[in-house]
Amino acid sequence: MISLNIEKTFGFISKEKVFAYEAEVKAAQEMLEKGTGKGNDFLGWLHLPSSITKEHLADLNATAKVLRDNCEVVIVAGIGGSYLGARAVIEALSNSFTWLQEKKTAPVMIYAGHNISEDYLYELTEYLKDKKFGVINISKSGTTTETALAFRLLKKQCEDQRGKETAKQVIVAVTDAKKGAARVTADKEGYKTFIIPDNVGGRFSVLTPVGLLPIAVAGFDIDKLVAGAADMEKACGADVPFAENPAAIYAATRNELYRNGKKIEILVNFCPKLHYVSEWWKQLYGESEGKDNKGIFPASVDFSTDLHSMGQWIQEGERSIFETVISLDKVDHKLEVPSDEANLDGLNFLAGKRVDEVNKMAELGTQLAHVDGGVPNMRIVLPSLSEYNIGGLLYFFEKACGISGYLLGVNPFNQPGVEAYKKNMFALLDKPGYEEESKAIRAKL
Ligand SMILES: O=P(O)(O)OC[C@H]1O[C@H](O)[C@H](O)[C@@H](O)[C@@H]1O
Repeated sequence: MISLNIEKTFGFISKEKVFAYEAEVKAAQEMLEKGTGKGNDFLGWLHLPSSITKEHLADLNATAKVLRDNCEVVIVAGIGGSYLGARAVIEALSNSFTWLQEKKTAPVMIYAGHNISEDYLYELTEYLKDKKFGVINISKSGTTTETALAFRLLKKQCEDQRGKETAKQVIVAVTDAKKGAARVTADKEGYKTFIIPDNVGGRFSVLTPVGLLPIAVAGFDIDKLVAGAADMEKACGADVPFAENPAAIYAATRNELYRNGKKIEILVNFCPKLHYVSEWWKQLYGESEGKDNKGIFPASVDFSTDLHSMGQWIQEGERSIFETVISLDKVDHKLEVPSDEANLDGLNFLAGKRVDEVNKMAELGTQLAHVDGGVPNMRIVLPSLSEYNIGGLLYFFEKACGISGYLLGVNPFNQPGVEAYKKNMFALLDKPGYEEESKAIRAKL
């Protein structure tokens, strides 16, 4: 299970101040438990892990098997919360070169519906031309343009290549129980469907079929993922004392840093497999807290890669940042630095050492340098990249986000600001029903 260390924030904020949040956090926890806070119709994620049944997991695993048995490639079509959670978990658990491996143990997972790039979609459809592929069409609203557009292309191609009957077996929809175009199409075509509960918002939906189905298709153990999340649900429960509750401490610390002028939180990893965990985290915190002209700006870097680009800014730029490092304790493989007689690169001092030891010293050195440079540092230790630990990490961030949003005083469960660009795009594209907006926007150009 993950653990959290906030010691390296104490040169910047005081421990007493962080612990003084206890009552505020308790109130926030209560608002979540009793459903008395803002956005209380979106609290379905709160006790989701412990309420997932064996039958539900078996149903997901059975559908995943159909896709695994019948597809070389599976396209996950979705955007935002209907995409990032699955990708975060799959990339964290997969071999870094999985799609290049000759002997495949699972379909190649590809993502679409998260951009509107013509070249991306053209190149995808080209690649798929000689592939037996299936599609998981994921959209809570069922009307998101990016996803609907990609799905329209993929559905047609799948039917043309594999025939309508087979397409019906290998296209699965994850969407609303009743509403939306994705639901209507799935019902009409007879696709297998999974429901996204009304009371679980997109960015909190990774432990619904939105995340669980693609993760199972990719060959990972969703039972263990859910078990890790369920144990974390207990560890972060409202009944757990403040000092022992990682979600409470994380929420309090980041709010105290924010109140002390640290407006940007950078999520850091030293393992490229965690890149999409950061992308998922950015949506979770960005959409939950960035409103009412408030909110920590969630940013992310992959180290040591970005130490050679963003490292300068972090070390010596404006002191408005803090870092939260996801520190991976145990790696999966062993690789030692070889010794070299000529030693032309001068690296023989590392000979015989594990690569991970070098990485760990880069991590420790970076922490000390950044703290010295005025960057408060929190550290989340992830014991290893397993389904169980990742499940726990995801739930930890969700729970802390709910608490943190209430500490900030916003509704953490809506995202009204996302509509502005959509409205303009529809007006510019002359979508029926947007006639007035079209006229108004043209007058601005
Ligand atoms: O699942 P969907 O309804 O397609 O929504 C996908 C995503 O797009 C929206 O615009 C929201 O900003 C996100 O919170 C959501 O996760």
